[in-house]
Amino acid sequence: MTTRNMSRFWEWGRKIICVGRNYADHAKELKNAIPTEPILFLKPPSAYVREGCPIVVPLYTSNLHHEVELGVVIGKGGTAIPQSTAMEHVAGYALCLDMTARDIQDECKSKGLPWTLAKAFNTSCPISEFILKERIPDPGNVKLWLKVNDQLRQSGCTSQMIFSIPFLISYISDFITLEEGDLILTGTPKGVSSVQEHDELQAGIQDVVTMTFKVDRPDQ
Ligand SMILES: O=C([O-])CC(=O)C(=O)O
Ligand SMILES: [Mg+2]
Repeated sequence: MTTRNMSRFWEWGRKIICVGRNYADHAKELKNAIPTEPILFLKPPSAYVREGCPIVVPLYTSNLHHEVELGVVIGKGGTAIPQSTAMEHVAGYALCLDMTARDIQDECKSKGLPWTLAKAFNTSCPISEFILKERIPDPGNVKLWLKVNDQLRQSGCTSQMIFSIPFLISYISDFITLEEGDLILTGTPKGVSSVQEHDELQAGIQDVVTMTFKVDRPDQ
């Protein structure tokens, strides 16, 4: 039983757990190997940004990328959750962007350093409204898309995920206890590209939700 109102889960201060390289076509476009186990990293709740507020480009990057992803909102926590009951822990979904400072990530990768400043900065996690679980009956088969200034850049289907949602919930919860209000970003399909100040990003999950964000740059 969910005891809190999930519709503003981003205000609870819970974890954002991100899965990397969960689509083979995206792993290939960045010349990365296809993973045999999920690759995980975290964003803090301060990364959340909602429609109406801009995505702010960090001053230290000159190559900010968009990554459109299906977010899974946890409604019931747990540790070592079996795959067979994993979906009982899902309250719903959110459309998410995993904004990435690609130049910083490349530098961290080459030096063997963590991706924190490439992935976890303020406004690195734009999200849609909360989507009730019943509105996406088959989360393993929904289409995601993203346009920059009206030009289609990403178009993929969650059926292309290497690791399924039940597998990810089970895998993550073996190492990191899942709590009500946590969000799992399930990885991005191919088509990631650079965005600039004043760009408009529009993204959607087939007929379920759309969202729009502006890109801004702080004064230097
Ligand atoms: O930065 C990356 O390429 C890894 C990642 O987040 C994704 O695949 O969604
Ligand atoms: Mg990502």
